Amino acid sequence: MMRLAELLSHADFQVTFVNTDSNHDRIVGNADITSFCNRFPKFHFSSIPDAIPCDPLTSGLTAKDNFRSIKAECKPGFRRLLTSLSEETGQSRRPTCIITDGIMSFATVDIAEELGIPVIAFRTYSASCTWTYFHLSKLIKEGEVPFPDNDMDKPITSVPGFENVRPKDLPGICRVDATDEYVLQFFLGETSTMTRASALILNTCYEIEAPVISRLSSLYTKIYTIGPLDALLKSRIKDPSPSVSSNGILRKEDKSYLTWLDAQPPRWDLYVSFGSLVESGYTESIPTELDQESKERGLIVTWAPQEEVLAHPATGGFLTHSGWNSTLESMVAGVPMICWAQIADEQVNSRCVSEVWKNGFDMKDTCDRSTVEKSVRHLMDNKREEIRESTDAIAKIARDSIKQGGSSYRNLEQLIDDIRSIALMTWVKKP
Ligand SMILES: O=c1ccn([C@@H]2O[C@H](COP(=O)(O)OP(=O)(O)O[C@H]3O[C@H](CO)[C@@H](O)[C@H](O)[C@H]3O)[C@@H](O)[C@H]2O)c(=O)[nH]1
Repeated sequence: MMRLAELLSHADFQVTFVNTDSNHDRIVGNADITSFCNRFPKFHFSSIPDAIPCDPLTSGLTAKDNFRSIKAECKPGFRRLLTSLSEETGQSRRPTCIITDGIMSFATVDIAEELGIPVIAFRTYSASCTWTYFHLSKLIKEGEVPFPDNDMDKPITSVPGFENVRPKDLPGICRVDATDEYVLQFFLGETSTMTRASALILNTCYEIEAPVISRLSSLYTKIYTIGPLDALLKSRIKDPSPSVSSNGILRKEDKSYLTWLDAQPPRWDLYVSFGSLVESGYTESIPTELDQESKERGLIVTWAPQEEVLAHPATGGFLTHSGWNSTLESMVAGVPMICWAQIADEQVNSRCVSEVWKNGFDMKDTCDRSTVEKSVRHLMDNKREEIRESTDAIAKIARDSIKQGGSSYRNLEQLIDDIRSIALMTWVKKP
């Protein structure tokens, strides 16, 4: 969302980036925010209450508690914010258009309709995963979800476009042991509310997910596929200032990883990361033996400059949780993956990596010590060449899509033009 906001700000729109209080507090706690705001004077950060503690992972609250809080707090907060923006003295900042995170539609779509402001949904998952969410209600009705542990491999036949999907490849909330009725209903509700938006933005590139994007076109008259967003952002904003990277302002990167990589042979390093949600207390939990034994052969950092690490010639593979941003970044860098999916969309992404794009291996549910070892040996050694061609082909498609004339490049231009037209229409309508 930050990357999209930066791109729109770069296109000369005034952007108000609305976060929930808990996320906002984390961002403004970072010193780099000032240089970012100086660089983009038309970019404003704002926030609405969510009643969630700043570090939800250590608060002891369950996912259900947090979902209940945001459901209760965010909608009235968003209404107050929009009203205050519209009523500001001097130059009104009433928005021309709202771009909402797909899973925050409950707080935004009603208010947008109430105030007559066009709304576009941005789902930060892959198109493939977005498609699965649209069919969960049907799968529940037909008794296929939630599915018990012993029935995870039978193919799903009732949904078109699911040819490669088994129950165990569906989002984590579909599992009997993980299902929380409240959370499941929350996602079903959000997926349905999202269809009231006038258009859909996806952080993917058309050529990589074309069949499923065509299917999604039955739900939206306009779909803007503008990914991989980070690569697109970097190609459009040439200034190498660190604030160009949203990751750079959200966390402090430890660049020592790059110096360490410089001293390693080509394609030797296996980069391991499980995304942005799993870092707390990591130093205490590393066994001393592991720390000592791996000193000469590995490096552990709190927050790596991931895209630079993936682009480094010494990086030969990525053991990932299959978060969608990590998957896209690995695709662009042409680095093959071992997928150790944990939650949400990651089960779907990892299946696509192994079966559709063929740029990695999916460990799906059997991530014991010997499976991890076997997969690492496959990726770094025995089977590397088997997936080299497809990994390179996907990388080329992703890189081409963000070049001038490429599909994501053109779709972003179209999105910018369409928002400008809305602005113009709003301006013409004013008395
Ligand atoms: O040391 C690190 C670790 C991560 N990253 C960056 O952090 C981001 C991680 O994003 P992602 O791979 O999408 O994982 P999560 O942060 O876990 O993302 C959440 O949001 C994603 C998009 O909605 C979902 O796909 C995931 O399942 C969900 O966990 C990427 O841009 C990485 O480059 C770093 O820069 N340095």
